[in-house]
Amino acid sequence: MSTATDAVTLMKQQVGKAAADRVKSGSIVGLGTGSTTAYAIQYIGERIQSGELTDIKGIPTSFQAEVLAKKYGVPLTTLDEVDHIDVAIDGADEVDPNKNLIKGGGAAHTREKVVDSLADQFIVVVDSSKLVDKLGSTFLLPVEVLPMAMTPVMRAIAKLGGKPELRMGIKKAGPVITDQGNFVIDVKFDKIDNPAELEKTLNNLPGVLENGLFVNVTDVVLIGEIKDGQPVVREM
Ligand SMILES: O=C(CO)[C@H](O)[C@H](O)COP(=O)(O)O
Repeated sequence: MSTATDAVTLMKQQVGKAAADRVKSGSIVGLGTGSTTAYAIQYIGERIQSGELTDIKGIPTSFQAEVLAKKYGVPLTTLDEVDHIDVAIDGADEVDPNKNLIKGGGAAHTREKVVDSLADQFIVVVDSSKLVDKLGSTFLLPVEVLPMAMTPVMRAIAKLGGKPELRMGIKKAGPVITDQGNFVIDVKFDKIDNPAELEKTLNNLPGVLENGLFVNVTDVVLIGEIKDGQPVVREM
């Protein structure tokens, strides 16, 4: 293994594969967003193409997931067509010891929360760098907001003790636009003591669509690590 980047890629691949291996034929599968879940979607597609996995229907959490599912041959459906989701696989930006999460690094947390919360089993796939003692330690908390409500929402967040900043595009002038056509405000909180309460408080601000706190939603966390130079996966 030559660089740290290679190690992270290997961990993501291994953990994505481990999650894809848990999918059973006949399942309706929530397809998450991000670079780690991308490997899970790829491996689910490979298992379908090899004939090992049959009768799979995927529900994408973003335009990215939809594009990847089509690329790797994972058939898609919508929430209008199904009455349940068997399993959802998704990444995270932070995971605390209670399996609560910060998500939304890819600005997809609103649709991710809909799909991941509906799943009978929600599997989170991360590399070990995502584990924290307390949410808010390393990552800003994403809040999706209607563009016309941006300023009052930022003021209200500042009154709650957060430091809000509008997420700007990379290789795109101006703000990031979500798949729903909204903005994302990233908020620095000095450690989040009560994620359940903060999740509700933020979602109660008029103009907020959804925030990236996922509380009591996760069933299993698969963690990719490097041990003795080799990528391994452990379960939390
Ligand atoms: O929440 C997300 C997208 O909104 C992603 O799942 C999260 O950002 C993790 O992404 P990655 O696997 O690329 O680190």
